[in-house]
Amino acid sequence: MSLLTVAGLTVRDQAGRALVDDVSFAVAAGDRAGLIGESGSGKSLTALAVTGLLPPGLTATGEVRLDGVDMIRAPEKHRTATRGPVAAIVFQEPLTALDPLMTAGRQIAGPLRRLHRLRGAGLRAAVNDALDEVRLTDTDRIANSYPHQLSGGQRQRVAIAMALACRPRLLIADEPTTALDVTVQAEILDLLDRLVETRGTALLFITHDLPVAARVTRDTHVMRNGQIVESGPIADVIAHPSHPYTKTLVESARRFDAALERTARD
Ligand SMILES: Nc1ncnc2c1ncn2[C@@H]1O[C@H](COP(=O)(O)OP(=O)(O)OP(=O)(O)O)[C@@H](O)[C@H]1O
Repeated sequence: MSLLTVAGLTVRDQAGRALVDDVSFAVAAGDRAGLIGESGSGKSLTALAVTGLLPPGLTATGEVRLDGVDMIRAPEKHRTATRGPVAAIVFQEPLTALDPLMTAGRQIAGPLRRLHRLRGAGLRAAVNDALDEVRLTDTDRIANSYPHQLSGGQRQRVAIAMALACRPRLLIADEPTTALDVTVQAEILDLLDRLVETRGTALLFITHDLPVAARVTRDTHVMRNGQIVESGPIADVIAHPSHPYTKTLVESARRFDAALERTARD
């Protein structure tokens, strides 16, 4: 059984409009899958439905099984008990996940206290380890800083440290580098890549950017207007895109590459 199975997932708004429409995919333990699509294609709502965190007013039907638990129909208590230890989310804007009134150290300590029941010196050591792992070396200063005192890249590293501190089996990364400048983007992608690889954490990576998906995922699902229009190993999808939308994604990535090469030659 896969760690995550999504079958016929449909998310509707109050008017009954399908925002996510009959979506099916699976992520096995240690696997890396991507959801690629333009803005508004339903990627984020799919991620929220997977973790049972849809905003009020939206309803999900179909099947979402996370570590065997029915994330649509199980009581909230069961869904919460599954979400914490099994799946964690990193969002595009780290400030979404971080509390502006709490230091970075206290925020990372939160899930470690709740889920691993750590206290005192053990908790402090675990927070330092978590910061070290995301390559935030000035750990004391960072731990005592409020989110607004950190750079965008540092904030995203803190959000990743918080998400990974309790060793979830699945990390959902929703456009985790889109809000960062290009050099920081590359560092954060490398960091995510290394962390999920060394720990065997499964990854569901959400992006509108095909080259970024190619860098960190193995299987990909292309979304358009709430539906998955094409799925397969990312290398195959890039080499032989079958849906017209995927073809435009691949062509625009190639045009961008060619333009870069021309500029480098000139
Ligand atoms: N709370 C909500 N209530 C009603 N409609 C919503 C809500 N959240 C999202 N939508 C709509 O659902 C559709 C899918 O949104 P979603 O956020 O999943 O897209 P996305 O692919 O993640 O795009 P982006 O990359 O811009 O976040 C969009 O048309 C959006 O306007």
